[in-house]
Amino acid sequence: MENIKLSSDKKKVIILDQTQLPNQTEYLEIDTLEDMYDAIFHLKVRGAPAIGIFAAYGIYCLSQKIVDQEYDAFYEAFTGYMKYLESSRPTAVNLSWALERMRRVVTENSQCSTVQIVELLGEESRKIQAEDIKMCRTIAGYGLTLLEEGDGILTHCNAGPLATSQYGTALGPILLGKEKGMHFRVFVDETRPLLQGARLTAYELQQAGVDTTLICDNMASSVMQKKWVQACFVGCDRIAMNGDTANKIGTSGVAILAKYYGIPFYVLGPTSTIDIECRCGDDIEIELRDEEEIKRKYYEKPMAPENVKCYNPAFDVTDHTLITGIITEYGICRAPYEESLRKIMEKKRKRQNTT
Ligand SMILES: CSC[C@H]1O[C@H](OP(=O)(O)O)[C@H](O)[C@@H]1O
Repeated sequence: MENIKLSSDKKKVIILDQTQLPNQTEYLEIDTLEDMYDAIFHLKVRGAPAIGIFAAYGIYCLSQKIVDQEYDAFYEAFTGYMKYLESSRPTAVNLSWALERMRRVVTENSQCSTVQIVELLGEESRKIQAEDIKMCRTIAGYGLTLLEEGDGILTHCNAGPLATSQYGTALGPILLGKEKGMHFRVFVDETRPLLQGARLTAYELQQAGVDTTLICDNMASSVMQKKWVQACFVGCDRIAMNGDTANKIGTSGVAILAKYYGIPFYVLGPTSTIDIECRCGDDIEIELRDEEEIKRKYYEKPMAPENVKCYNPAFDVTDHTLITGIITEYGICRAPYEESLRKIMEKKRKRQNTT
C-alpha cells in the first residue's frame, strides 16, 4: 500500500491519511504549504522517514509554483517554505534532513535556470524515497540476523511501511522474515495516546499475516516476565552521537523493562536519523502536543475530566546504556556508541564521496 507518492502531473503529493486507519483507507491530494504543514502536524503522514519523504515531495510541488521567479526571489520563497514545514514537528530529524538536502540542490545549482533547478528538485525528492526503500530493506536484513524462528518480539508505536517507504524499520526484519517463511509472535504496544501501535502496527502486521497480539502499554512487563519476548525492536526519530535515542513516548520505559528482564533492546533506523549535531539526548527537542489527545482523541466520549491538567510529550529519550544495538543500513552499531556511530557516519561519508 503506497503511503506517499506524487500525482501523475507531479504537482500534488498523494498520501494515505494515517489518522483514518484502520477503519478507512482515505487518500489526500496535497499541494499547498498550509495543507502540507497540517498533514505533518496532525500525523496524517507520520514516522520520521515518511515525514522527510513527504516534505521533499511537498517542497518540490511548491517550487513549481514559483518557477518563473528570478533565483534570489525563488531561493527566498523556497527557504520560507522550508522553515515553515520544519516548524510542524521538531523531534524527527528526517524532516529537516530531507528539506536541507532539497535546499542544497537549489544552492549547488544556482547557476542553472529555475526551470532546471525545479527539475533537479523533482529528481532529488524521488531519490530520497528510492533510497529509503533500499535502506529499509538493508536494515531489515541486518535485523533479521538477530532473530530466530519462533521468537517473540515486542514493538512500540509504529515503525512499519506506513512510517517509512517499504518494510519499515522496526517491523522490517519481521516482514522480511515472514516473506522468507519464518514465524514470529509479535506483541504490539497500543501506544497511547495516539494508538499508532493499535491502529497502524497491528493493521500492518495482520495484513502481512504475522502472528500479532495487541497489548496495552502497561502489559509490556507482564509479557516479558512470562518470557514471551526474546527481543524488543523499536524505531527512532533522532539518534544522538552518544547513542541516546528519541522515539515515541513510552519507548524508554520499554527499554528499562527489557534491561530488567535481560531482553535485548534494538533501535532500528536509517543513518538519516542520526543527528551528528546532537551530542546526547539532552540536546533533543521533545515535541509537546495537545492535551485533548490524552483526554478524548480516538474515543467516542471524553475519558477524563475536561479540566484535568495533562502532560503530553510525544517522545522520550532512551538512554544509550539501555540499547543493545542500533541497526542501520550500514550495519549494527554497538556500545561504545560515540565510536561506533562515528565510524558508521564516516563509512557513509566515504561511500557518498565515491558514488
Ligand atoms: C520509522 S520512524 C517511526 C517513529 O515515528 C513515530 O512517531 P510519530 O508516530 O509521532 O511520527 C514513532 O516514534 C516511531 O518509532
